[in-house]
Amino acid sequence: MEEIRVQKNGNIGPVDSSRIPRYSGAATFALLPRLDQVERADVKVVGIPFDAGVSYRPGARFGSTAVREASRLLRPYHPALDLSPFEVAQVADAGDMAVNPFNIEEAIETIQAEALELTEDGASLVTIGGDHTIALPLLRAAAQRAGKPVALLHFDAHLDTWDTYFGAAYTHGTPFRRAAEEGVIDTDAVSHVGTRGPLYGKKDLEDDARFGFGIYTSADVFRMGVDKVVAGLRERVGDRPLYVSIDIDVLDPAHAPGTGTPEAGGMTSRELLEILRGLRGLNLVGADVVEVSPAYDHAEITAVAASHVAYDLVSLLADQVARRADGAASGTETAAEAN
Ligand SMILES: N=C(N)NCCCC(=O)O
Ligand SMILES: [Zn+2]
Ligand SMILES: [Zn+2]
Repeated sequence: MEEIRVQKNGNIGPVDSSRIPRYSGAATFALLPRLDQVERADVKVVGIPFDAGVSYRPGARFGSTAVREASRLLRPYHPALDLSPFEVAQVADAGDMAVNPFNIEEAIETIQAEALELTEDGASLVTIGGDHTIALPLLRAAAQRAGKPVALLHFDAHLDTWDTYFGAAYTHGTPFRRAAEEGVIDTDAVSHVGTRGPLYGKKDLEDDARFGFGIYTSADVFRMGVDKVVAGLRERVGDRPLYVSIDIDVLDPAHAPGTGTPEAGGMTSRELLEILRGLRGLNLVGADVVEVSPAYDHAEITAVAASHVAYDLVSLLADQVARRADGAASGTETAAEAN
Protein backbone atom coordinates (compact mmCIF):
# COMPACT_ATOMS: atom_id res chain seq x y z
CA MET A 1 0.00 0.00 0.00
CA GLU A 2 1.13 3.53 -0.71
CA GLU A 3 2.55 5.44 2.25
CA ILE A 4 0.96 8.80 2.92
CA ARG A 5 3.23 11.03 4.97
CA VAL A 6 2.90 14.37 6.68
CA GLN A 7 5.32 16.96 5.24
CA LYS A 8 6.18 20.40 6.65
CA ASN A 9 9.08 22.80 6.04
CA GLY A 10 10.55 20.30 3.59
CA ASN A 11 10.79 17.67 6.33
CA ILE A 12 9.21 14.31 5.69
CA GLY A 13 7.28 13.27 8.76
CA PRO A 14 5.41 10.24 10.07
CA VAL A 15 2.82 8.23 8.17
CA ASP A 16 -0.36 10.34 8.19
CA SER A 17 -2.38 8.74 10.98
CA SER A 18 -5.59 10.41 9.80
CA ARG A 19 -5.36 8.34 6.63
CA ILE A 20 -3.59 5.17 7.70
CA PRO A 21 -4.23 3.67 11.16
CA ARG A 22 -1.12 3.71 13.30
CA TYR A 23 -1.26 0.03 14.12
CA SER A 24 -0.88 -1.03 10.47
CA GLY A 25 2.23 -1.41 8.39
CA ALA A 26 5.84 -1.86 9.44
CA ALA A 27 6.98 -0.06 12.58
CA THR A 28 9.68 2.57 12.37
CA PHE A 29 10.24 4.87 15.34
CA ALA A 30 7.10 7.06 15.61
CA LEU A 31 6.24 5.84 12.08
CA LEU A 32 8.89 8.20 10.74
CA PRO A 33 10.54 7.59 7.37
CA ARG A 34 13.47 5.23 7.15
CA LEU A 35 16.80 6.91 6.55
CA ASP A 36 16.88 5.56 2.98
CA GLN A 37 13.56 7.33 2.31
CA VAL A 38 14.95 10.80 2.99
CA GLU A 39 17.82 12.74 1.46
CA ARG A 40 19.34 13.69 4.78
CA ALA A 41 18.40 13.71 8.45
CA ASP A 42 19.18 16.04 11.36
CA VAL A 43 18.28 13.46 13.96
CA LYS A 44 18.62 9.71 13.45
CA VAL A 45 17.01 7.09 15.63
CA VAL A 46 18.94 3.84 15.45
CA GLY A 47 18.40 0.48 17.13
CA ILE A 48 21.20 -1.47 18.78
CA PRO A 49 20.08 -5.06 19.32
CA PHE A 50 22.84 -6.20 21.66
CA ASP A 51 22.68 -7.82 25.10
CA ALA A 52 25.82 -9.93 25.43
CA GLY A 53 27.01 -7.71 28.30
CA VAL A 54 24.29 -8.42 30.86
CA SER A 55 24.90 -9.68 34.38
CA TYR A 56 21.37 -10.91 35.13
CA ARG A 57 18.26 -11.21 32.96
CA PRO A 58 18.93 -11.13 29.20
CA GLY A 59 16.66 -9.86 26.42
CA ALA A 60 17.61 -6.22 25.76
CA ARG A 61 18.56 -7.28 22.23
CA PHE A 62 14.82 -7.24 21.57
CA GLY A 63 14.44 -3.75 23.04
CA SER A 64 14.85 -1.84 19.78
CA THR A 65 11.97 -3.64 18.11
CA ALA A 66 9.76 -3.33 21.20
CA VAL A 67 10.39 0.42 21.47
CA ARG A 68 9.57 0.91 17.78
CA GLU A 69 6.33 -1.08 18.15
CA ALA A 70 5.33 0.93 21.24
CA SER A 71 6.19 4.20 19.49
CA ARG A 72 3.43 3.83 16.87
CA LEU A 73 1.04 5.81 19.03
CA LEU A 74 3.29 8.87 19.51
CA ARG A 75 1.77 12.03 18.10
CA PRO A 76 3.67 14.73 16.22
CA TYR A 77 3.08 17.73 18.54
CA HIS A 78 4.83 18.00 21.94
CA PRO A 79 2.64 20.26 24.10
CA ALA A 80 5.05 20.61 27.06
CA LEU A 81 7.73 21.98 24.72
CA ASP A 82 5.26 23.63 22.32
CA LEU A 83 7.16 21.95 19.52
CA SER A 84 6.51 19.78 16.47
CA PRO A 85 9.83 17.95 16.41
CA PHE A 86 9.28 16.29 13.02
CA GLU A 87 8.42 19.63 11.38
CA VAL A 88 11.37 21.66 12.63
CA ALA A 89 13.91 18.94 11.89
CA GLN A 90 14.21 15.96 9.61
CA VAL A 91 14.04 12.94 11.87
CA ALA A 92 14.47 9.44 10.44
CA ASP A 93 14.79 5.85 11.58
CA ALA A 94 18.20 4.49 10.61
CA GLY A 95 17.27 0.86 11.30
CA ASP A 96 19.36 -1.43 13.47
CA MET A 97 23.12 -1.72 13.74
CA ALA A 98 24.35 -5.21 12.88
CA VAL A 99 26.43 -6.19 15.91
CA ASN A 100 28.17 -9.45 16.73
CA PRO A 101 26.24 -11.20 19.54
CA PHE A 102 29.17 -13.53 20.34
CA ASN A 103 32.05 -11.07 20.60
CA ILE A 104 31.62 -8.08 22.89
CA GLU A 105 34.87 -6.34 21.87
CA GLU A 106 33.94 -6.59 18.20
CA ALA A 107 30.41 -5.38 18.92
CA ILE A 108 31.82 -2.34 20.71
CA GLU A 109 34.08 -1.54 17.74
CA THR A 110 31.15 -1.87 15.34
CA ILE A 111 28.91 0.40 17.41
CA GLN A 112 31.56 3.11 17.64
CA ALA A 113 32.28 2.93 13.90
CA GLU A 114 28.59 2.99 12.94
CA ALA A 115 27.87 5.87 15.32
CA LEU A 116 30.68 7.84 13.71
CA GLU A 117 29.42 7.04 10.24
CA LEU A 118 25.85 8.06 11.08
CA THR A 119 27.02 11.41 12.50
CA GLU A 120 29.50 12.20 9.73
CA ASP A 121 26.99 14.56 8.09
CA GLY A 122 26.39 16.49 11.33
CA ALA A 123 23.33 14.45 12.38
CA SER A 124 22.79 13.55 16.01
CA LEU A 125 21.80 10.12 17.28
CA VAL A 126 19.23 8.73 19.65
CA THR A 127 19.78 4.99 20.07
CA ILE A 128 17.08 2.58 21.22
CA GLY A 129 17.57 -0.87 22.69
CA GLY A 130 20.55 -2.84 23.84
CA ASP A 131 22.15 -3.30 27.24
CA HIS A 132 24.22 -0.60 28.90
CA THR A 133 27.52 -1.89 27.51
CA ILE A 134 26.76 0.09 24.37
CA ALA A 135 27.07 3.47 26.11
CA LEU A 136 30.86 3.15 26.01
CA PRO A 137 31.30 3.07 22.22
CA LEU A 138 28.55 5.70 21.87
CA LEU A 139 30.40 7.99 24.28
CA ARG A 140 33.67 7.38 22.46
CA ALA A 141 32.01 8.40 19.20
CA ALA A 142 30.33 11.43 20.80
CA ALA A 143 33.65 12.64 22.25
CA GLN A 144 35.37 12.10 18.92
CA ARG A 145 32.70 14.17 17.16
CA ALA A 146 32.76 16.88 19.83
CA GLY A 147 36.55 16.99 19.72
CA LYS A 148 36.67 16.80 23.51
CA PRO A 149 35.32 14.82 26.46
CA VAL A 150 31.56 15.19 26.81
CA ALA A 151 29.42 15.96 29.83
CA LEU A 152 27.27 13.00 30.87
CA LEU A 153 23.88 12.74 32.53
CA HIS A 154 23.32 9.12 33.40
CA PHE A 155 19.80 8.11 34.43
CA ASP A 156 19.96 4.69 36.05
CA ALA A 157 19.21 2.71 39.20
CA HIS A 158 22.83 1.59 38.98
CA LEU A 159 26.19 3.30 39.01
CA ASP A 160 27.61 1.23 36.14
CA THR A 161 31.09 2.26 37.27
CA TRP A 162 32.05 -1.19 38.50
CA ASP A 163 35.40 -2.56 37.38
CA THR A 164 35.00 -6.10 36.02
CA TYR A 165 32.61 -9.04 36.16
CA PHE A 166 34.21 -12.50 36.06
CA GLY A 167 37.29 -10.74 34.72
CA ALA A 168 35.36 -9.06 31.89
CA ALA A 169 36.00 -5.32 31.50
CA TYR A 170 33.26 -4.59 28.95
CA THR A 171 29.84 -5.32 30.45
CA HIS A 172 26.65 -3.43 31.19
CA GLY A 173 27.88 -2.73 34.74
CA THR A 174 31.16 -1.10 33.69
CA PRO A 175 30.75 1.37 30.79
CA PHE A 176 31.19 4.59 32.76
CA ARG A 177 34.31 3.45 34.58
CA ARG A 178 35.87 2.64 31.22
CA ALA A 179 34.64 5.98 29.83
CA ALA A 180 36.26 7.85 32.74
CA GLU A 181 39.51 5.88 32.38
CA GLU A 182 39.59 6.55 28.64
CA GLY A 183 38.94 10.27 29.12
CA VAL A 184 35.89 10.39 26.87
CA ILE A 185 33.72 11.98 29.57
CA ASP A 186 34.41 15.34 31.21
CA THR A 187 34.65 14.34 34.86
CA ASP A 188 33.82 17.91 35.96
CA ALA A 189 30.36 17.41 34.51
CA VAL A 190 29.14 13.85 35.07
CA SER A 191 26.09 12.95 37.15
CA HIS A 192 24.02 9.92 37.94
CA VAL A 193 20.31 10.45 38.45
CA GLY A 194 17.94 7.92 40.01
CA THR A 195 20.56 5.76 41.71
CA ARG A 196 19.28 3.37 44.39
CA GLY A 197 19.38 -0.17 45.66
CA PRO A 198 21.97 -2.31 47.40
CA LEU A 199 25.61 -2.22 46.30
CA TYR A 200 28.46 -4.71 46.67
CA GLY A 201 30.10 -2.44 49.25
CA LYS A 202 30.74 1.16 50.26
CA LYS A 203 33.81 1.16 48.01
CA ASP A 204 31.48 1.22 44.99
CA LEU A 205 30.46 4.74 46.00
CA GLU A 206 33.99 5.81 46.89
CA ASP A 207 35.31 4.67 43.51
CA ASP A 208 32.42 6.38 41.78
CA ALA A 209 33.09 9.69 43.54
CA ARG A 210 36.79 9.39 42.65
CA PHE A 211 35.79 9.31 38.98
CA GLY A 212 34.03 12.64 39.54
CA PHE A 213 30.41 11.54 39.50
CA GLY A 214 27.76 13.56 41.28
CA ILE A 215 24.64 11.70 42.36
CA TYR A 216 20.97 12.58 42.63
CA THR A 217 19.46 9.40 44.04
CA SER A 218 15.85 8.50 43.28
CA ALA A 219 15.12 9.54 46.89
CA ASP A 220 16.72 12.95 46.16
CA VAL A 221 14.42 13.38 43.17
CA PHE A 222 11.46 12.56 45.42
CA ARG A 223 12.58 14.81 48.31
CA MET A 224 14.03 17.79 46.37
CA GLY A 225 11.60 17.74 43.48
CA VAL A 226 12.24 17.84 39.77
CA ASP A 227 12.93 21.59 39.47
CA LYS A 228 15.78 21.66 41.97
CA VAL A 229 17.35 18.59 40.41
CA VAL A 230 17.10 20.17 36.96
CA ALA A 231 18.72 23.38 38.24
CA GLY A 232 21.60 21.40 39.74
CA LEU A 233 22.12 19.37 36.58
CA ARG A 234 22.04 22.44 34.33
CA GLU A 235 24.60 24.18 36.47
CA ARG A 236 26.92 21.18 36.37
CA VAL A 237 26.66 20.75 32.61
CA GLY A 238 26.81 24.40 31.55
CA ASP A 239 27.44 24.78 27.83
CA ARG A 240 29.51 21.63 27.45
CA PRO A 241 28.57 19.08 24.79
CA LEU A 242 26.17 16.77 26.65
CA TYR A 243 25.46 13.09 26.25
CA VAL A 244 22.39 11.64 27.99
CA SER A 245 22.29 7.93 28.77
CA ILE A 246 19.01 6.50 30.01
CA ASP A 247 18.80 3.04 31.50
CA ILE A 248 15.07 2.37 31.65
CA ASP A 249 15.59 0.69 35.03
CA VAL A 250 15.92 4.23 36.43
CA LEU A 251 12.14 3.96 36.55
CA ASP A 252 10.50 2.00 39.33
CA PRO A 253 9.70 -1.59 38.32
CA ALA A 254 6.05 -0.51 38.48
CA HIS A 255 6.81 1.87 35.59
CA ALA A 256 9.32 -0.39 33.83
CA PRO A 257 9.06 -4.08 34.72
CA GLY A 258 10.62 -5.19 31.43
CA THR A 259 14.26 -4.79 32.28
CA GLY A 260 17.22 -6.93 33.27
CA THR A 261 18.19 -5.72 36.75
CA PRO A 262 15.11 -4.18 38.40
CA GLU A 263 15.44 -2.27 41.69
CA ALA A 264 12.57 -1.13 43.92
CA GLY A 265 12.07 2.51 44.83
CA GLY A 266 12.60 4.11 41.45
CA MET A 267 11.49 7.26 39.72
CA THR A 268 8.16 7.64 37.99
CA SER A 269 8.02 8.10 34.25
CA ARG A 270 6.51 11.54 34.92
CA GLU A 271 9.56 12.59 36.93
CA LEU A 272 11.95 11.34 34.26
CA LEU A 273 10.11 13.08 31.43
CA GLU A 274 9.92 16.32 33.38
CA ILE A 275 13.65 16.27 34.13
CA LEU A 276 14.38 15.69 30.44
CA ARG A 277 12.18 18.64 29.47
CA GLY A 278 14.16 20.72 31.94
CA LEU A 279 17.28 20.12 29.86
CA ARG A 280 15.96 22.18 26.94
CA GLY A 281 18.57 24.55 25.56
CA LEU A 282 21.58 22.56 26.77
CA ASN A 283 24.08 21.47 24.15
CA LEU A 284 22.81 17.89 23.74
CA VAL A 285 24.91 15.89 21.28
CA GLY A 286 23.48 12.38 21.60
CA ALA A 287 21.49 9.99 23.75
CA ASP A 288 20.65 6.36 24.34
CA VAL A 289 17.71 4.48 25.87
CA VAL A 290 18.89 1.07 27.03
CA GLU A 291 17.95 -2.03 29.04
CA VAL A 292 14.43 -2.59 27.70
CA SER A 293 13.91 -6.34 27.91
CA PRO A 294 10.49 -7.08 26.46
CA ALA A 295 10.24 -10.70 27.64
CA TYR A 296 9.83 -9.37 31.20
CA ASP A 297 7.44 -6.61 30.14
CA HIS A 298 3.66 -6.56 30.60
CA ALA A 299 1.22 -4.76 28.34
CA GLU A 300 4.16 -2.84 26.81
CA ILE A 301 4.51 -0.77 30.00
CA THR A 302 8.28 -0.53 29.69
CA ALA A 303 8.37 -0.17 25.92
CA VAL A 304 5.78 2.62 26.03
CA ALA A 305 7.79 4.45 28.70
CA ALA A 306 10.98 4.01 26.67
CA SER A 307 9.32 5.22 23.48
CA HIS A 308 8.12 8.38 25.22
CA VAL A 309 11.56 8.95 26.70
CA ALA A 310 13.09 8.57 23.23
CA TYR A 311 10.47 10.99 21.84
CA ASP A 312 11.49 13.60 24.41
CA LEU A 313 15.16 13.12 23.55
CA VAL A 314 14.42 13.47 19.84
CA SER A 315 12.38 16.58 20.66
CA LEU A 316 15.29 18.18 22.55
CA LEU A 317 17.57 17.54 19.58
CA ALA A 318 14.99 18.81 17.08
CA ASP A 319 14.54 21.91 19.21
CA GLN A 320 18.27 22.53 18.96
CA VAL A 321 18.12 22.22 15.17
CA ALA A 322 15.34 24.82 15.17
CA ARG A 323 17.26 27.17 17.47
CA ARG A 324 20.35 26.88 15.32
CA ALA A 325 18.30 27.68 12.22
CA ASP A 326 16.73 30.69 14.00
CA GLY A 327 20.16 31.77 15.19
CA ALA A 328 21.61 31.49 11.69
CA ALA A 329 18.66 33.46 10.32
CA SER A 330 19.08 36.28 12.85
CA GLY A 331 22.88 35.99 12.94
CA THR A 332 23.03 35.72 16.74
CA GLU A 333 23.00 33.13 19.54
CA THR A 334 24.58 29.79 20.25
CA ALA A 335 22.70 26.72 21.48
CA ALA A 336 23.92 27.23 25.03
CA GLU A 337 22.85 30.87 25.15
CA ALA A 338 19.39 30.09 23.93
CA ASN A 339 17.91 28.77 27.19
N1 LIG B 1 23.27 -1.50 33.71
C1 LIG B 1 22.38 -2.20 34.33
N2 LIG B 1 21.14 -2.18 33.98
N3 LIG B 1 22.67 -2.99 35.34
C2 LIG B 1 23.97 -3.12 35.91
C3 LIG B 1 23.84 -4.00 37.12
C4 LIG B 1 25.07 -4.78 37.33
C5 LIG B 1 25.05 -5.64 38.57
O1 LIG B 1 24.03 -6.16 38.93
O2 LIG B 1 26.10 -5.80 39.16
ZN1 LIG C 1 22.77 0.78 33.45
ZN1 LIG D 1 20.56 -0.02 35.54
